[in-house]
Amino acid sequence: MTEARHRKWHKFQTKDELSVAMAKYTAHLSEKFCKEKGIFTVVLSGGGLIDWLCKLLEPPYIDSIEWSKWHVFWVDERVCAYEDPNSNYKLAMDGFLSKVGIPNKNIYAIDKHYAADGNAEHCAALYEECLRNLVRQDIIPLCPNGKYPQFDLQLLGMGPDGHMASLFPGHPQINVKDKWVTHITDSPKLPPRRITFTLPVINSALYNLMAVCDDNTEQCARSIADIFKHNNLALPAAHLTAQVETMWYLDKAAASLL
Ligand SMILES: O=C(O)[C@H](O)[C@@H](O)[C@H](O)[C@H](O)COP(=O)(O)O
Repeated sequence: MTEARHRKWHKFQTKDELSVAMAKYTAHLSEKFCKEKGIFTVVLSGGGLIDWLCKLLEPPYIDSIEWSKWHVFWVDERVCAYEDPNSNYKLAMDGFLSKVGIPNKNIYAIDKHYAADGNAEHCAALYEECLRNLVRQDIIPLCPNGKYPQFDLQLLGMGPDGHMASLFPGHPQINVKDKWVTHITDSPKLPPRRITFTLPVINSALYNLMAVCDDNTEQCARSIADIFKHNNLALPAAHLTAQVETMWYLDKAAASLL
């Protein structure tokens, strides 16, 4: 195992270029892991990510990726009905997953009923149970310290306040180590009820790719500068690392203060 503590980053002139690079990165790792172990575990987040992933729906990727070997998870999820426009599952299904040949049984959404009831605590506990079952079935390995599941690739986004997944600045979830999945009921980004992987799980992934586009405000650019120049650990995204590679893809605006 290589421990890559360093952040690597690339700046892209346009969101389109960032999307193309993200598709290449994902397709390359898909090929590598499908060849090496016959499956590829991919963890998605919400936000702009699904849009940026859409290059994978175009040639050459759409036909060359071994979609049937993908297993898909969410690093965080809003606790609401599947049909709710806030649902990360719905966002990914509508925009991406329904258009590729990933078997339904390999798409691991939060529990439908507790989600519709808004029961974040139960959703988190059941999602952790789901991951533990997949570890028992050898679909997800444990990382070498034996404590946390190890995913192949996580695709993450950062909010303007420096949050990643549903780990928000000034909230206690960032410190949780005794769980794989935890919950929040007062998220500053709406909707308020969410589940999220804990930081040690996020950092146990082999590859973490964080994509940040600063559409409307300079706040993301300021957070990026705070993380890259000052390693301000008050911002959850400053804690991001991975077992092999931690890659940040930034658009021109997000990288403007570096
Ligand atoms: O469910 C969520 O809200 C997300 O998973 C969240 O962590 C997101 O990734 C960031 O807020 C970035 O979102 P944008 O890409 O929309 O800026």
